[in-house]
Amino acid sequence: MLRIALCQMLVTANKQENLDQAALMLEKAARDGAQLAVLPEMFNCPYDIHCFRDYAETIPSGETTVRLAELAQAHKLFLVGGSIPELAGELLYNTCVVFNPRGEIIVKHQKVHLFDVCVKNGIKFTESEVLAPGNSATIFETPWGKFGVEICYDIRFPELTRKMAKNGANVVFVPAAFNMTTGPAHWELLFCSRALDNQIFMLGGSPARDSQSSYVAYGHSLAVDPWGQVMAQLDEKPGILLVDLDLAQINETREAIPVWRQRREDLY
Ligand SMILES: O=C(O)CCC(=O)C(=O)O
Repeated sequence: MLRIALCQMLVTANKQENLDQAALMLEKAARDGAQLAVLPEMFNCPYDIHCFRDYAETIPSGETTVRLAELAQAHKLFLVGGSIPELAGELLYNTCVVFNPRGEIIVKHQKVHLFDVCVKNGIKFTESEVLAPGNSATIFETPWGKFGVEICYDIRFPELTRKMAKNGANVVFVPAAFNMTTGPAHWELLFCSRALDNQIFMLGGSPARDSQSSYVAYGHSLAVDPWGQVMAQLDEKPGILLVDLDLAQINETREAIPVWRQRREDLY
């Protein structure tokens, strides 16, 4: 059993306030027995392409990364640190840093697929105007086995999660911030699809909804099991979703419905 906390915080325009709120949630998560905690996409910054350069920090020396390292260590948590705008030379990335309970960085994921969409009467967003894409499928080792991490729009590309699952990831964490157009339509469906396809756990952490902000997040942080079923899900308000994962369910599901070993990679 592994207890996970998905911290659905309200992200504001004030970076210090965001860091303090993350700190409070991580403290509560640890008190409630979480061994691993997840923060949302762009948790220190409004999700707005015009803000990313102003809020960007270098990794590992920037203040957000330093603070998260201290929090992971103080609370003895594995920490999937949401994402922040990362400044690397002249380029900006949407980057998730993962820490172990000693506060050491174990991996970082730079969002591979940039969110460039234009939905009529819905949402228009062009991350590629300001961000550069990452170039790796990201997995990391834990005492419970291998886990994967991808960021938000990355979940729409089934090959990325499949690659992580083939490399041994049995849980994939997705710091994310869907919106009021694609959230109701696709959020749950995408998490259930990736979980069912790969017979793994899929966990999504969103910011809470702020209807006054320029980008209104859907919320609904959730956990889906290898059977493709939603284990638990928040609504749109701030809160912490605690879930206990029984990792034995992965092999049980793969034995019961053996699609994982019946794949015909000679054909496709
Ligand atoms: O795929 C979607 O609908 C939302 C993606 C998104 O908001 C993001 O990548 O940040």
